[in-house]
Amino acid sequence: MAATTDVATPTQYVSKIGRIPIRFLNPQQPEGRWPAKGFAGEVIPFSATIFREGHDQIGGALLLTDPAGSTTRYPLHPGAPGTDSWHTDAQVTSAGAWSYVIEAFTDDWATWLHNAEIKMRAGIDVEVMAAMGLELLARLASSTRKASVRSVVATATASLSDTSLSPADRIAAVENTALAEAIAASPLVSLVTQSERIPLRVERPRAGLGSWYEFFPRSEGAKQRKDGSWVSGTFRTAAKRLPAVADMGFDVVYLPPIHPIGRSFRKGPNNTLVAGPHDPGSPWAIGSADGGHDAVHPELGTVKDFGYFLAQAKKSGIEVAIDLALQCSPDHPWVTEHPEWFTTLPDGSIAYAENPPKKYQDIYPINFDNDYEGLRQEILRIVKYWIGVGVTIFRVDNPHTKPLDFWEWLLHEVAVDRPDVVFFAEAFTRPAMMQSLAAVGFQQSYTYFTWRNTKVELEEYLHEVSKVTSATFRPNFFVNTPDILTEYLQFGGRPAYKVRAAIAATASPSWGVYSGYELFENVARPGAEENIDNEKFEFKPRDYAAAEATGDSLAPYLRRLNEIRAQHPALRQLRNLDVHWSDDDSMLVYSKYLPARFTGTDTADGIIVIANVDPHSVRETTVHLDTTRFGIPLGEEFTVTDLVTQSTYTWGGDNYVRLDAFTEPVHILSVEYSKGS
Ligand SMILES: O=P(O)(O)O[C@H]1O[C@H](CO)[C@@H](O[C@H]2O[C@H](CO)[C@@H](O)[C@H](O)[C@H]2O)[C@H](O)[C@H]1O
Repeated sequence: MAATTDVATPTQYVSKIGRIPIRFLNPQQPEGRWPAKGFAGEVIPFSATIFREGHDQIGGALLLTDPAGSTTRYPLHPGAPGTDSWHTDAQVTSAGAWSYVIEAFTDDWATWLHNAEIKMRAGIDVEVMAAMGLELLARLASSTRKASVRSVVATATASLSDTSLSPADRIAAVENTALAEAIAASPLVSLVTQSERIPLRVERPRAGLGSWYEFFPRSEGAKQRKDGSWVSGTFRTAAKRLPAVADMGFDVVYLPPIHPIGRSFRKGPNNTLVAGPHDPGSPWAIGSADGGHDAVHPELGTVKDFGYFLAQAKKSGIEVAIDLALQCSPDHPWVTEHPEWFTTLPDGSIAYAENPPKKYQDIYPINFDNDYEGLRQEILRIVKYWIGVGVTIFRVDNPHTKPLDFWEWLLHEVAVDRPDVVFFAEAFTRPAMMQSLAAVGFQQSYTYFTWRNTKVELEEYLHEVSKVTSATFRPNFFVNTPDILTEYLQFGGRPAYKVRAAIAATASPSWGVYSGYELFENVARPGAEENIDNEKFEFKPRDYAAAEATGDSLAPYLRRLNEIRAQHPALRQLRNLDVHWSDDDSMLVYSKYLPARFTGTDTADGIIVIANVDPHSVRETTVHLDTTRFGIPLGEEFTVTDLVTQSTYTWGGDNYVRLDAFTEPVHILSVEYSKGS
C-alpha cells in the first residue's frame, strides 16, 4: 500500500493500511502471484472495500492504465449501505499488460454538504457551517481558470454568504447541478490514498469467447468397404464439413489428436482391450512407427493437407484447436529413443496411464521428474512446431496429471513470442488443481457445468464462474464430449438437449458441443457415462443433412443460439450474469446486461434467460426480477421478446411464465425499455 499520507514513525515503520484504508481489491488473483485476467472487449467490474474512521464522507476512483501507459480515471460508486464496498465497471479494449490502482480520499465537499444540510436547516451553527462552505468554494475557484466554473462558484458564494436569506435558502443555493458538475470536474478532496498497483493481463477475445465444435476428422468422409475395413476420412474430406459447422455459427473447431496411432494394446470398439484388424484405435494413443507428436496420422494425410484444412477453416471464419495430449502409445518413437521419460517398474515394464477410475491401457504416462529439462524442451519444440504450421489453439488433455510448474513455464515461454496462442485445459478434477491451472496461465478450462443440472446447482455454479472465480478461471461450457454423456442427456430426451445448449450458449461466452449432439445421440455404453459405439474407437460418419431435412436435428436451434450470441453483446461477457428468483424449483432465471456505453451502439443490451430444467414436464411459475440488474428502475414496465419464438410480452418485476419442455423449454428474452414509457 503506497499511501501518500504515510508518515514514518521513529522506528521507520511504514503503515500498510494507508491513511484511508483500501482493501479487498477486485479483480485480482488470490495471493496476487499472477496478474488478474481479462480478454479484449471484456467489461470488468472493479471493486474495493474503502472506509475510514469517524463520519467524514469518502470517495474513490479506479485508475486504469492501458498497455501504452495511458491512465483513465473512473469514479467509484458506493455499494450496498454498510458494506463499505465501492464499484465501477470498465472495459479493457485491447490485449496487453494493463494495470490498475484504486484511489480513496475524504470527500471534503460531500462531508461539508452533509453536515451543513442537517445543521443549517435546523438553524444550528449556521455561520460556522457557512464559513466552512465558503472556504471550500474558494478552494474550488482557485483550482480552475474556467470562466464558466468561476461564475457558478461566484453565484453559489454570493447566496451562501447572504445573511438576508434564510439558512435553508442559503444551503439550497449550493445544491445545483452546475455546481455539482464543477466539483465533479475538480473534486474537493483530501487525504488521497492509493492502493498497490494490480496487474491485469488482457488477452485476445478468443481467450474467453468462442463457440466450439468438436469432430473427428477421420469420420468425415470415412467409408466402409465390403470386407469390413475402412477408408479413413482425411483432412481434405473433413474440410468439407467446415462450411456446415460455420453455418451453425461455430467459430472454433477442435480436433482430437491428429497424430499416428499406436498398434500395441490398441483398443477396440466400446473400450474393449482387443482391437480387430480394422479398428482404428483411440487417437489419444499417440505414436507409431509413422511418428509421434510432431507427425500426422498418414491416413489423415500430410502436414500439407493439414495446412489445407487450416486454410479452409480460415475461409469459413473458423479457428482450429488441436489436442496436446502428453502421453505415448508403446509404439511412440520416444519410448525407444528416450526410455528415461517413462517410469520403468522393477520388472522392466512401464505402467499404463490412468485418470482414476479410468484406465488407459493403450498409453504410457510421461514422468517429468526423470528428465525435466529434456522433456520441457521437447514439448516446447512440439508446441512451437504446430504454431509454425498455423495452430493457435491447443486443447490440453489431462493437464492435471502433469506438474503445474511445467505448465507455468511452458505457457510463459510460448506467450513471450505468441501471446495470442490459447491453451484450453481439459482437467476434470479437484477445484484446487483446476483453479491453479488457470492461475498459471491456461486461458480457458472445461468445467463442472456438464454435471450441474438442477436449478439450485446451476444457480450456484453460474454465480461461481461469473463472480467468484472470474479473475482467474475462464469457463468453456461444453454440453457433451466423447467422454461425457450425462444421465441428464441420456434420459432427458430432446428437451434436455435444447435446455443444456441454451444455458451453455447464453451463460458462458465460451461454449461447445461435440458432434452428434445435434442428432440427439443419447445411448450410453452400459455402466459408462459415454456414448455407446464411441467414436473414440470407431469411424462414425453421420448424415447431418438428412437429419436436418427430416426435422430430426438440433442444428437449426444451435444455429439460432449462435446467431443470438452474435447479435447480443451482453451474451459475449462472463462477469455480467445475475441470478434472479422464481417460485418453481425447476425454473432457472438469470439475466445478462451490458450498458449502452459498452455496446458500441446507443442502446443497452439486456437478456433474460428462463430455463425449465426439468426436461419431462410443463412448468408454470412467477419469476421475480431485480430489474435494476438490467438497467430498469424497480416498478417500471418494459417489453421482452423471445429471440427463439419472436413472441413479445409486457413485463414488470413479477411475471407469470409457462415453459413446456416439449416445445420451447427455454425463454431467451431480449429487453427493451424506454425511460418513462
Ligand atoms: O481422462 P479424461 O477423462 O480427462 O479424458 C481425456 O484423456 C483420455 C486419455 O488421453 C482420453 O481417453 C481416450 O484415449 C485413451 C488413450 O488412447 C484410451 O485409453 C481411452 O479409453 C479413451 O477414452 C479421453 O478421450 C480424453 O478426453
